[in-house]
Parts: sequence; structure tokens; C-alpha cells
Amino acid sequence: MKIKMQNKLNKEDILHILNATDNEIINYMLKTVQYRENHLITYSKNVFIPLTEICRNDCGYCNFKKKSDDPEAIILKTKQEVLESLKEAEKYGCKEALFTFGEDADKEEVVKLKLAEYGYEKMIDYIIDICQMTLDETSLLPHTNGGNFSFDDLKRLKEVNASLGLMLENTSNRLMELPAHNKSPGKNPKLRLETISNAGKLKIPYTTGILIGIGETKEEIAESLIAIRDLYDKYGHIQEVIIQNFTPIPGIEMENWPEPSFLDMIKTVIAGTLLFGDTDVSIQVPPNLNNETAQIFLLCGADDWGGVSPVSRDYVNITSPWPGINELKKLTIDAGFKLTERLCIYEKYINSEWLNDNLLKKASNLSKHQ
Ligand SMILES: O=c1nc2n(C[C@H](O)[C@H](O)[C@H](O)CO)c3cc(O)ccc3cc-2c(=O)[nH]1
Ligand SMILES: C[C@H]1O[C@@H](n2cnc3c(N)ncnc32)[C@H](O)[C@@H]1O
Ligand code: MET
Ligand code: SF4
Repeated sequence: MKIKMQNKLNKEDILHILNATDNEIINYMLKTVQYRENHLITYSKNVFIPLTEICRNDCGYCNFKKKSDDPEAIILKTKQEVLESLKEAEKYGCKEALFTFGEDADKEEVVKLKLAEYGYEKMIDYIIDICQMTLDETSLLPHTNGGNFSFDDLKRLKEVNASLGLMLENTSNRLMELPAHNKSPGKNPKLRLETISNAGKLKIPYTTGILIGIGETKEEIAESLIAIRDLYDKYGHIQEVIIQNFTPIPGIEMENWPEPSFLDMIKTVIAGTLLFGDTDVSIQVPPNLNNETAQIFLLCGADDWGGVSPVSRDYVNITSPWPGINELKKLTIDAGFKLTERLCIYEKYINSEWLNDNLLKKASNLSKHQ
């Protein structure tokens, strides 16, 4: 446990941080110093496997989703293709199999056909088998990030994943009318909160976060951070909060939408750090989206770089290659911190309260060899 805070930050406190200027910003930044723990910055060595690029949503900021008639689209990777990527990743010392893909892809005919060809009816059955194969054939731990899932599907996913993830993005209903989410029923904040809450009830170690710069107000950022804190207080399953900056990519609907400013990102990371200051929830800022500026976020309290891959690219943010591990180490050390590898499940969850016997055995083994 970190230092106990007198009072948990409320919405007004967070808005103060998000609206801070000049020396107020520096003072807030200084406040994050008390929450530094060993000056350790973590990352997970992973392989990014996009099972399908087909998605029932169409977020204005997304470059990942492909249309069903796109000849380049990954409709559904075969088990053999997945296994080859996993084996390659294993050689490079990766410990996390990150399955990120479109939501409810089996609502689309092209995916249904492929599933039938592979002998499946539903996407969830295929996902479960892919995760099970990962556990049976490799030492990697699956982490699935594929949109909303029902309570029953989460229950099944829990048995074959060390952790799961879903970006809350933002709690704003207003965004459902803006380019960000107006074609994405799956980004309804009520649904997302329900998925994360169900994961809590099921005791699934969980990764979530917010996307900054997609048309939300500062007030809505504050509300979103508080919503995540409330879920953590209720279930204790949130292991990390990702603060991700929207990156315009040529060709997306929002290609001309302004990027969030560096200062807005700084203030949001400070707000996240101070809001979770009394917990051991990590604040993650992806290093590839902030090439020149990533180090500054460490000085604002971010303590995790997220998944970094030596073998695959970031399929979501294709214009932003990850730094190499040596480069990541150097920029971490130069800022006064130490880089250390973690698993996709944080240490405190590696016990029988959160994992079944098989996952516990595999995670403990990997954790010992770190
Ligand atoms: O390379 C990426 N990894 C993403 N990851 C991977 C993440 O950094 C790691 O897999 C987790 O930290 C677990 O180790 C996500 C995982 C989630 O559960 C939810 C959202 C994301 C988002 C991204 C992303 O945009 N790009
Ligand atoms: C996997 C996660 O990546 C984020 N995401 C999707 N598109 C972009 C983009 N252009 N820039 C930054 N983040 C993005 C969303 O938050 C999604 O949930
Ligand atoms: C590729 S985006 C990440 C997974 C899922 N489609 C979501 O937006 O939640
Ligand atoms: S961000 Fe995820 S849900 Fe939105 S369109 Fe892209 S793949 Fe689909």
C-alpha cells in the first residue's frame, strides 16, 4: 500500500488539476512525488495478435477496424497462424499474448462464414479455444481486449486469461452523438461500465483507461476517472489505468480532429496519479504515442509503459512504433527511474483468490523467472 491520503479527491479537486495553470501545475506535479514507489517503471513484453479486424462498431478515431469488403482485412486468424506468432514471441522472451480485436465480429457475415469453416458457430467459442491453446502450447499468458462481453462470456474468459481489459474511453453520453462514438453502440458508457463491473464481480484482474482528446470536456474526464476509482473501490480488480492520447491517423474519420495538447495530457496524468495515490493501481502511458515527451509523464506519476513488443507492431496506433527495450530502458533511466518487466497480471493478483490452479501455476512460474 502506498501512503494513505487524508481525503480521496472529488470531482472539484480533479477539475482544479485539469484547469491548473503556471505554478499550480508545478505544485501539483510536485505532489505526485510522494507516491513514487522505488522509482520502478514497469512494462510487459508482449505479442499483439489481432484475431479479427472486423468490428460491429465504427469509432471515428479508429484505424484498426476494417470493412468486411476490404481485401486487406484480417477476417479471422487461423489457429495455426496464431500459434506461429506465439512461438516466435516465446523465442523473444514475450510473456503476454495480447488478443485485441473488433467487438462482436460475429455479427458480420464474413466472420460467421470463417467461423463455420473453422468449425465454430460463435466468436466467443473461438476466442476461448485460442486462449486455451496459448496456455496448452506456450508459456505465454493471455490478456484479451476485445470489447464488451456478457457476464457469462467473461466467466468463461476468466478461466483462460490471466487478465482482461476494456477501455472505458469516457463516461460521456454526449460522445455517442459525436464522430467518436455515433456509429458505435458498444461505446455506450453504460455498457462499458457494466462490463467492467461484471469483471469485478467475477474477480478478474482488469485493465481499463480513458482516451483523451475525442471531444470530451474536462468535466467528463474528471467524471470518467472517478467512475474508474469507484469501480476499483467496489471490487479491487483494476490493476492499471491507461491514459491514452488520441492520435490522428491519415484516413480515419477524425483525421483532422485536433490532438490533445501535451499540457492537457500532463494534467490528466497528474490527476490520475493523485486520484489513485493511496492505491497500488498503476498509471499507464503508452510510450509510442508520446515519443518525444514520454519521460515527462514519469515526472507526473505514470509508472507503467504498458505492453511493448519486440515482435509485433501496435495495430491500433500503426503510425507509432514502440521504442526498443534498450531505448525504453535508457529513457526511463535518464528521467531518474528504473525499468522492470511485469506480467500482464500484476503481482498482487497472482494467488488463488484471483486465478484458477492452472493459471496460478503458469503465472507463478513466469513471475519467478523475471
Ligand atoms: O499496443 C497497444 N496495447 C494496448 N493494450 C495493451 C496493454 O498495454 C497491455 O496489454 C496491458 O498493460 C496488460 O499487460 C491495451 C490493453 C487493454 O486491456 C486495453 C486497451 C489497450 C490498448 C492498447 C493499445 O492501444 N495499443
Ligand atoms: C485499444 C484502444 O485504443 C484506443 N484507440 C483507438 N484508436 C486510437 C487512436 N487513433 N489514437 C489513440 N488511441 C486509439 C481506444 O481507446 C481503444 O479502446
Ligand atoms: C481495437 S480497439 C480495442 C478492442 C475493442 N474493439 C474496443 O474498442 O474496446
Ligand atoms: S476502437 Fe475498437 S470498437 Fe472502435 S471501431 Fe475500432 S476496433 Fe471497433
